[in-house]
Amino acid sequence: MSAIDTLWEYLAVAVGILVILGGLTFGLLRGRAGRTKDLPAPPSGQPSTTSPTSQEANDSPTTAPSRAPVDTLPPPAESTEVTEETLPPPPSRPTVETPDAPAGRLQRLRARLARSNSALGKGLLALLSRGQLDEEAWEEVEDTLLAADLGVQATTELVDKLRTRVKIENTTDEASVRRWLHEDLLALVDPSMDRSVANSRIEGRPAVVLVVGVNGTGKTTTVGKLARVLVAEDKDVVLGAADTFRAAAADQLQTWGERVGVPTIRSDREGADPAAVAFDAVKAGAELEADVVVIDTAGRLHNKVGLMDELGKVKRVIEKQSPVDEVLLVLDATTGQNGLRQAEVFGQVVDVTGIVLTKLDGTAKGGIVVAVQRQLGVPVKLVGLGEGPDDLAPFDPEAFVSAILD
Ligand SMILES: Nc1nc2c(ncn2[C@@H]2O[C@H](COP(=O)(O)OP(=O)(O)OP(=O)(O)O)[C@@H](O)[C@H]2O)c(=O)[nH]1
Repeated sequence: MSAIDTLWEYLAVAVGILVILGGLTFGLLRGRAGRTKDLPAPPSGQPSTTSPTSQEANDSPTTAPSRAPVDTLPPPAESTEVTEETLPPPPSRPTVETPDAPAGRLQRLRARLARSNSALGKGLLALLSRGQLDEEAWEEVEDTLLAADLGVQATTELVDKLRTRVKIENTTDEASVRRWLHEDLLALVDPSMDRSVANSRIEGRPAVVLVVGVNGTGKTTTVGKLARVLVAEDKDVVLGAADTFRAAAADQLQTWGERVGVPTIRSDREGADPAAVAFDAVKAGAELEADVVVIDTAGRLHNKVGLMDELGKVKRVIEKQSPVDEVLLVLDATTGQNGLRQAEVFGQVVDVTGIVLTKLDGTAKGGIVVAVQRQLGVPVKLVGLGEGPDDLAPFDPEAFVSAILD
């Protein structure tokens, strides 16, 4: 064999070896690429706790994967650079509510009044317009009025008037009876009484309103709702939480105030001197140049001498720096005659100037309006007709009588 033949033989062997090596390398690379698809890399920033072994590749259910499946993996973390878009939204400021306008509220809420009192109006109309009115029929009319808490005196007056009219006019026609009843009830409710609530500065100082009553009548709720009425009238209001007896009362009042952007002066100490809190509230009202300071007091039984003395003291302490312009007595309309006794005693201690009748939505005893005004000689100024924030209405005699009868 020549030297050239030997060279060719070497060359052929070398080419063969190269072809085999190339094939092996290609196969290895393919295998690696396939596995990479099956087992994704961990998301950036998350350290891998296990290496990608054949066990992971098997995806065996007995060996729970330490990484999430591909579909649920979070997208890779993006740039941490802070831009305006990535900034969290600013903390939301508490929104201040806009209460309903107080004018005409009773008209709007008349359905609530009518629902519970229409038995009175409809019952009376049915009785009076049924034709011949004998003694028995008049007695029924009387019973209906007494059941509505109108009181004996007002009932007798009303029945006497109606009997005279029926006799003179010689008719029981429904439209006429309705008209007479409307006129006579309205006269009893007395539209001539001043029902305005002190709500404006007087001689360069805020008006001061003190709210009193027995437990659970709705004082704190009324103060909160009254704040809304005043805010709707564009008044600057300061609330005083002088109910230091019931732990939650100050919180409750503060929440009412915050909803309409009104500050509440309170003590964080349970059982603090209510007179001191009331004094501080009036002082703050003067400093803030508020239009009106409304002070909530603790519920107290009218027959507990010590508690009534305390109320007298609250008023006297306030009066060391400002007159009290309005004392509102809150009465629960559902308590009937007992409410009248309360009114009498409170009137003796703190000179009540106005009545707030709450829970009139839940009773057919609307006659209490007349009875309490007569007993105390002070007007019903506000009525509560529900638990909603704007369910406190300035009392309007005409709307009240219409709601009962129409
Ligand atoms: N249906 C109805 N519920 C009312 C009305 N006014 C107040 N309430 C409810 O009466 C309950 C007592 O109200 P509060 O304001 O806590 O009574 P309070 O007189 O301050 O209570 P004390 O501080 O314990 O004397 C609450 O559940 C009120 O929502 C109203 O006009 N109608």
